[in-house]
Amino acid sequence: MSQVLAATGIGVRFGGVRALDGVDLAVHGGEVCGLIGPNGAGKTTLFDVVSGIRRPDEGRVLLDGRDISRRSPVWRARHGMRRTFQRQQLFGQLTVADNLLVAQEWRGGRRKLAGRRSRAAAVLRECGLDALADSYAGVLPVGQARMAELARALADPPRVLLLDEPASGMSGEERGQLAVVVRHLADEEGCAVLLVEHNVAFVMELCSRVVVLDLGTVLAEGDAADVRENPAVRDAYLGTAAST
Ligand SMILES: Nc1ncnc2c1ncn2[C@@H]1O[C@H](COP(=O)(O)OP(=O)(O)OP(=O)(O)O)[C@@H](O)[C@H]1O
Repeated sequence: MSQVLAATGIGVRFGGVRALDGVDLAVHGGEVCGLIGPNGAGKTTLFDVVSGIRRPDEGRVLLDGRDISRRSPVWRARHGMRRTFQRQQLFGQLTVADNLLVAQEWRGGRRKLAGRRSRAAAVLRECGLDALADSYAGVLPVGQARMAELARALADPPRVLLLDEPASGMSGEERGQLAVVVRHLADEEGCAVLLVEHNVAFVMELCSRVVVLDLGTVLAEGDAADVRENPAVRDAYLGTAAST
């Protein structure tokens, strides 16, 4: 597996708060990497840096070994980086299918519209949303809305996928489907997936590697079993979160 995404020496300050301090992170193609840690650990800030929404005070972001630190979020998206947000960001007044078409719109060309429609239909099927293609996204219950956001992120095939609490508000069945879609994306399409999630059991089940952030630094990193047994991780986080 080759390294697709890397962040090195990332530092972000908000006034006197050091939200991230010397954070290194790498995600390989075909890997689902979990990013966990207590509230305020810096997970969303790291997503903001990687996706280009926030310029770090220190450090670099690399895509396929190329420094993209000064590239815009749009440039990163057009080079295969996709992101979902903790707070849902669907276009509520569009149908679910149109949300997926919007994500492919930049490729342009009316003659290619049929191809974009059929890609959207295939992704909706894979995500179990085909029956909802013509529903307005704004009326979906939270679990289906989260799945629709994932579908939109996949509408134009990603090389790097950043998922911010994708399972939050999902039923057990929806979480199962989410896991199948994400695993398939990594295993079959070689996508590098980085996933922030407070549901630790879900992370441990799905992720081949887990990185633990605490107070803006990497506290631990390893496979699920190593991380679960790490005393520092248990003290800082798992003691309170393991049952969620
Ligand atoms: N825009 C901001 N202005 C000031 N401080 C901020 C800002 N965004 C984040 N912070 C601070 O930076 C630190 C990291 O926050 P961040 O949201 O990245 O953590 P998180 O791990 O994603 O937390 P959560 O699990 O609650 O989403 C926190 O101390 C937070 O209060």
